[in-house]
Amino acid sequence: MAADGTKGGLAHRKKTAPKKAESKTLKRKRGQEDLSKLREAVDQLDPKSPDIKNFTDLPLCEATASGLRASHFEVLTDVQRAAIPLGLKGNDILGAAKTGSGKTLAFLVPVLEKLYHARWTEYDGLGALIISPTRELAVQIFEVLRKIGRNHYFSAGLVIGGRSLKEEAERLGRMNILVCTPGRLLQHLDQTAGFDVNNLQILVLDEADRIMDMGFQSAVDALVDHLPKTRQTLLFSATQSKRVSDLARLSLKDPEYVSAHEAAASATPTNLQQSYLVTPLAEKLDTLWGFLRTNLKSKIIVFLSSGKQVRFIFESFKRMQPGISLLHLHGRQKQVARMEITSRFASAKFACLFATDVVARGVDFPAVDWVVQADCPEDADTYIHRVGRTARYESKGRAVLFLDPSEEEGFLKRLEHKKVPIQKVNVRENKKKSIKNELQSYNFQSPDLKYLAQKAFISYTRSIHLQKDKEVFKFADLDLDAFAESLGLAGTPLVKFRKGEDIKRLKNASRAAVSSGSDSDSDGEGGRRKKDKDQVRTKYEKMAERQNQDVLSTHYRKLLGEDVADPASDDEADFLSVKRVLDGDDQLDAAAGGGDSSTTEPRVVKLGKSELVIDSNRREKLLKSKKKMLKYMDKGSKLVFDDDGNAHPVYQLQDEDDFAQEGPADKLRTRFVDAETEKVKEADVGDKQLAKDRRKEKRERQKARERGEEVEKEEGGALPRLGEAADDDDPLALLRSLPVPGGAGDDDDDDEEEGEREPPKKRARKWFEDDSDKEEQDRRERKKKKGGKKVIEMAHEPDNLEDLEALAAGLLED
Ligand SMILES: Nc1ncnc2c1ncn2[C@@H]1O[C@H](COP(=O)(O)OP(=O)(O)OP(=O)(O)O)[C@@H](O)[C@H]1O
Repeated sequence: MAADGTKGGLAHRKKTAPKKAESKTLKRKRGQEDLSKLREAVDQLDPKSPDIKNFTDLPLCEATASGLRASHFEVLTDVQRAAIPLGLKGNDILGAAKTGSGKTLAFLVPVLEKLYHARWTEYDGLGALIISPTRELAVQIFEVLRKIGRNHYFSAGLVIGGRSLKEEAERLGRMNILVCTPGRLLQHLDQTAGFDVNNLQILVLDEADRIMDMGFQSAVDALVDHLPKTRQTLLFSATQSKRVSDLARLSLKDPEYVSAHEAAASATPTNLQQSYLVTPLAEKLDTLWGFLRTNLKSKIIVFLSSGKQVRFIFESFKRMQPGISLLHLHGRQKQVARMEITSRFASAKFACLFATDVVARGVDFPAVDWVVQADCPEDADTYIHRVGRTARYESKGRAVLFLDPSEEEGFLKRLEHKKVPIQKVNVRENKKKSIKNELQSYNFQSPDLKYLAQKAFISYTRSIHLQKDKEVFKFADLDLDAFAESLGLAGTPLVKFRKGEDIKRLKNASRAAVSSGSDSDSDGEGGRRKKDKDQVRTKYEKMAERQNQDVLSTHYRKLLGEDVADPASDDEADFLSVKRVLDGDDQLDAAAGGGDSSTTEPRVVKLGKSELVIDSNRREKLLKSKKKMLKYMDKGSKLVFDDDGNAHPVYQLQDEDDFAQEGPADKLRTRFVDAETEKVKEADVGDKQLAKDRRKEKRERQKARERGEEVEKEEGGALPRLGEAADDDDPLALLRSLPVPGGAGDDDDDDEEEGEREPPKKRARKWFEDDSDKEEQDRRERKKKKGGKKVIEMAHEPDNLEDLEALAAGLLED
């Protein structure tokens, strides 16, 4: 088979030498005879015959039969036994069978046979279309097709996005069989010239109920409009319904309902052991951590309700090093990363994969030991698909569901209704361990993680609030404060909800945004890719481009004011406005990228007792400036501490009863005034003595100085010259010794009281002029014009290095 148009039968055919033309004609003739016999055998086939047990019991062409043999498929599973004969006979099929029961072959064999019977060639264009709801599943179907179709000459392609639309478009025209996701296919049908589906022979919808639900409703309707009415249609799922409206939409003709396990006691595989435990929301992470620590030698898938939950739990558990390798998968990762993680988990012996429902359906990871549903699924069908990732085909597996006490009764009812056998288990007391403190400290150290924790909180609470099944999901019963604490958050983020939306629509909206986002990325036409290579980009722009590598990239882009296509948080933007209250450090985190500072949503930042509404870019910038923020912060109040270390305001009212016991207020006042008067008198005596001592000291200093000047004159001493140190020990000695014209003499006794101060010999002048001191400035200007020397004025002798240097500089200029 030519896979993806790159290799296969077509090339092989061209190699046929002309000299073998005769034998080729003979071969063709024989081929025609074989085909006629085969068609006859199919016509005569009784689809309900109990003799059909193996693939060899079916009228299949040699290419298909040998492909199946080479892939080691021999015995038919129940659904294959029921569906393949009907498919070979050209019936439309509505197929339902348990997870892991082999539905893929149940539709792929009829697809190959249909085209073989129609003698399909490359010139006939697209003959079969297989649609899957997720990329992972599409890749898997494509791989099985390649395996069993290896001896056919058909070309087959995979169209799932994540690759250039143009590149895909070039190959589409040559494809006979396409495996695709609905969104990408529709894009090609609308945009790719020459992509012709008029000849389509057979259409397959795997996980049909998912494709037909409202998420893909418009895509499927648009798709069906493009397809020819005369075609065979096969619908398969583990949770198939006979909804007439769906059948009408797909124009199924007298469909055969194949339900391999309708009479079975349970809707899930018999080799699957299912249990549930009740763990309050606030203890869920503790329980999950305990579970991982006790199952290190296992291959585990942990299902969570959103990509944000997945990212936070993966990142935080990774830091805590549980002793098992951790992986994570969600719809917002790039296609290459998704494929790599899928194949790493598939080949791992022991590993834990945290995932959203992107791998809940159809994905065939080998040898999974445990499926843990840490977040309750939205309905029983999703439960069935999730647990179906283990106990596939004939292998064994175990599944455990975590339920909040408020979810227990409601969800058990749903499972019972769907025939799901499940038993209650309890967590052993000695295995319980709280990880709250560790998470808190990791959040404290890493703004990235804290940001993820906040997002996880918001997305989880939002999803519960929006769930349709209110009998199961009781938002009001959840202890959100304790939940926030369990994520290591210091405060509970506020989440504002808008009415009238449901969770499915939200999820699908995000999915659509993701697929279109990645498409444009890979096309090289995405906004960021279009940027000129030579254009200089800022650090923030580069950070923003590191999407999926850095948990804050989307956030940085929001800071840059770009229109961020972040479907998950965009759900928030589209349907909810998130009103977060930050405290203290949080505002700085927000400024540094630790908070959610989307400018599209007004939010409130708490500053002590007051609040600041952030509703514009200008306000957003304000957050980044610590200085500007001071204006909005509380000024703080002065406290005094008593002997026991308790804080009290400086002015605090006395206890009223104690006050009354002390006597009448008038007497108390008189007593207080007398006591204070006494204190003032005592202080006055002390102050007077102190002033007297100072005056005495000053007089002595003055006398000593006068004696010194006389000695100097007598000795004919001069002031030291510039460059000569006046005193080696005093670095300021030179500057101190400089003559100060108009200097203010000895007036350094600041402590002296005004009344006792000797009158200055000259009016003290300012060292630095005030701008307003115009008069003074004018006077100096006039003096300068007259050729007078520059005057350095000072109020008192300079006493610090800066003053002295300035003074020296002024003198040297002259
Ligand atoms: N006839 C067969 N003999 C042996 N193995 C088989 C046969 N048919 C299918 N299998 C194996 O069973 C596993 C499950 O098959 P498949 O993925 O088709 O299940 P499914 O019914 O589509 O499951 P889901 O509902 O989860 O999509 C695969 O690993 C496949 O290789």
